Amino acid sequence: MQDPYYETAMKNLTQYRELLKFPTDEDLTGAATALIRLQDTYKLDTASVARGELNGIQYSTQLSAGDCFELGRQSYNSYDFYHTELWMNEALNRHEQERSNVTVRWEILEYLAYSTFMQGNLKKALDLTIELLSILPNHERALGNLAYYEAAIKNGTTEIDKSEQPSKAVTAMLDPEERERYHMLCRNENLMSVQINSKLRCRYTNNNRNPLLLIAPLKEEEAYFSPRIILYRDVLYDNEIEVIKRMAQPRLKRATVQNYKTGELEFADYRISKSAWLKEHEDVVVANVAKRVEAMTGLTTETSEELQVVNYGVGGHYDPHYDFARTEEINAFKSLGTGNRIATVLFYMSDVAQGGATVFPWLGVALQPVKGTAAVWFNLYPSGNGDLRTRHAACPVLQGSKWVCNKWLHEAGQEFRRPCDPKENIQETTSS
Ligand SMILES: O=C(O)CCC(=O)C(=O)O
Ligand SMILES: [Fe+2]
Repeated sequence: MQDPYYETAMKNLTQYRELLKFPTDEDLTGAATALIRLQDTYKLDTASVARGELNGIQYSTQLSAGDCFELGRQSYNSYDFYHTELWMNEALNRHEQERSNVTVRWEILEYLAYSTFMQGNLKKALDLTIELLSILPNHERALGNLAYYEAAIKNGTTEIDKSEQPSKAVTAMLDPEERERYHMLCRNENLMSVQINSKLRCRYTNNNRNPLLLIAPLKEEEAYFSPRIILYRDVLYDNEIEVIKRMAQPRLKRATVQNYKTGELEFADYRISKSAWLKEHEDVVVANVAKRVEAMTGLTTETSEELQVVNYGVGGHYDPHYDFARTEEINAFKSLGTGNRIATVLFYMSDVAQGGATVFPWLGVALQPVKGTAAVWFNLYPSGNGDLRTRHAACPVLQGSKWVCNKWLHEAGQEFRRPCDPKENIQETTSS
């Protein structure tokens, strides 16, 4: 902390004590969870991450044996024995190479033996325990475990009773197929059929001679047909982005989600970002964004929500979700009195060095953030029912920072702009 390199950080801590606090336990747990999320999503190999290498790109920071141990310990505390084993193994490797150590070998061995056992590898758990006892011959728990493992091997019990394990972390609760598709798309692995992909087109359009677009037509690019997902290129200027970010920055707060059973707003592991809301009357830029949204969609923004600005740091993400409220949701958008979220307009306000795509797991669509581009789609069928195909997610940011802003348009006021059609009535069926 005395090093001149940390001068600014130290000033922040001492001058803004009310605003900035020292990291808490929750920050540590959150950082560990984020790293493991990145490791899983992008299939990062443990040794490479520890070396500071992300998907082939070498960064300047490395993890110490102590860091790896901490990641293992955090995984252990959330009953995630798979990652405990990976990180304790790495801690052990690094421990051997480091000259000074804050962790002790026997402690790593203890976690490693137990997590190996919990995953059903009794023989390896036994070997590790024997090694632990060669360092600390009187370690009571290890002695007990040794006897237990030996007996289990003798009886031929190789499978441990997994029913005793408490339920896994939140991400593991996602539907496994959806999770797999989501992660594949984040890794840029192609899931779209050639038949669809080869038919996607781009064009200039002035959306039926909209006066705003006569001189400067939109650059429209199809990303999917059914449901229709459109990208509009270069629809936010760099100077507008600067204004929006500058206005939002001091108001950014940790994003919340609405609990669909209670209707309460709360923090959730499945959405990690910071967000702020901007009103149109606050700045002409915000008002112009709304006008441009009207030009792009042909809908009114009279009934829309304010402009939401969102920033994702490294590891920030949003698991698969719908933007519309499902029929069983309590209180959803009730106070607004403008009906459900008929359409989403999502503006990218930054490129992202690695990660951070917006993906539609069931469509096989991945949208890479490009500064100045907007993505547009309808969340509801003309019948007013939610279109389940629009389920989408924001992939974790692997490197850099991601900025987006979005406008959520509501049903009220669109009656003549997008007339209802009760015949196009596809029922919602999910309850998750
Ligand atoms: O940030 C993204 O790419 C998507 C964000 C999103 O889906 C949302 O905020 O509802
Ligand atoms: Fe969304």
